[in-house]
Amino acid sequence: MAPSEEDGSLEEKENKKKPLSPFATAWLTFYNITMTAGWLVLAVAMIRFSYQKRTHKGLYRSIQKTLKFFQTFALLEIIHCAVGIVRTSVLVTGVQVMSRIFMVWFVIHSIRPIQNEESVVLFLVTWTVTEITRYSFYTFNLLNHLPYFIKWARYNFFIILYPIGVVGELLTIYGALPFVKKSGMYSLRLPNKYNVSFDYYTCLIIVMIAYIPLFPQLYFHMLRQRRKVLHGEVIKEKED
Ligand SMILES: CCCCCCCCCCCCC[C@@H](O)CC(=O)SCCNC(=O)CCNC(=O)[C@H](O)C(C)(C)COP(=O)(O)OP(=O)(O)OC[C@H]1O[C@@H](n2cnc3c(N)ncnc32)[C@H](O)[C@@H]1OP(=O)(O)O
Repeated sequence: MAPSEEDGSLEEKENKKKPLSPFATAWLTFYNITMTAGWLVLAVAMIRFSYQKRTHKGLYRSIQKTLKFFQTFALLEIIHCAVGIVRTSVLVTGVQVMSRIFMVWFVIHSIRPIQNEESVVLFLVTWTVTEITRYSFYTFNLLNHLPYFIKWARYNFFIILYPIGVVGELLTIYGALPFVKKSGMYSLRLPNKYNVSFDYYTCLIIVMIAYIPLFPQLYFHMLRQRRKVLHGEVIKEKED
């Protein structure tokens, strides 16, 4: 709904951002520094592994604990939005974070034969570059010392990295399908005492199809953020 005159113009609203409480600022600063450090550790580990082993095989296994820890920790971002300490849509953040949690725990962790696929490296590298940029952007922004190149990187890298990451994720799920079909993992066949059936193979296909409507929403959200932050356009986001 467009704001009425009483509500004030959008521009006024933008300028009147509610300041964060000292506790929220301290928590977010701690959270963002921790996440930047975590993804930097992952980046260094990946570079070291590639340099020493000269292959991508075994890369995932060597970094899996750190990856699982920091990607799972990102669940807090949904809570940050829900309690209102960050001004982002719960829905947009929820889709982004949950799709990553799904990839980490229900795809790469669970389906071992795909852990050495090249497509895994594709999304691991794009996630890592993105998250180092994103969390350092939030940190410097909170400290009111944001270097322009970090802001530029935050709102330009995604243009290329987002589609590449999605291709990596989709190729990995696609590569997992034959193993899931053969093993029947996480599936429940009738008859059973609960009288319900579940087919993980079909579930993975549905997840892949879900990228078609959901990914463009995230991508266009980022394009709007880019216009707002880099070009100063005032854009009204839909409410959740
Ligand atoms: C359970 C099964 C689910 C199955 C679903 C299947 C379909 C899924 C399709 C989804 C595909 C996702 C693929 C993806 O995983 C692939 C990749 O990531 S590849 C690598 C490239 N990726 C990216 O570039 C990711 C971009 N995404 C994001 O940045 C965020 O996740 C997103 C939520 C999409 C956008 O972020 P946000 O809305 O927060 O935008 P801003 O950064 O501009 O921030 C807005 C304002 O909030 C403040 N903010 C946000 N977080 C913080 C924080 N941690 N600390 C401090 N402040 C924060 C920020 O400063 C802004 O404030 P203001 O407007 O006041 O300046």
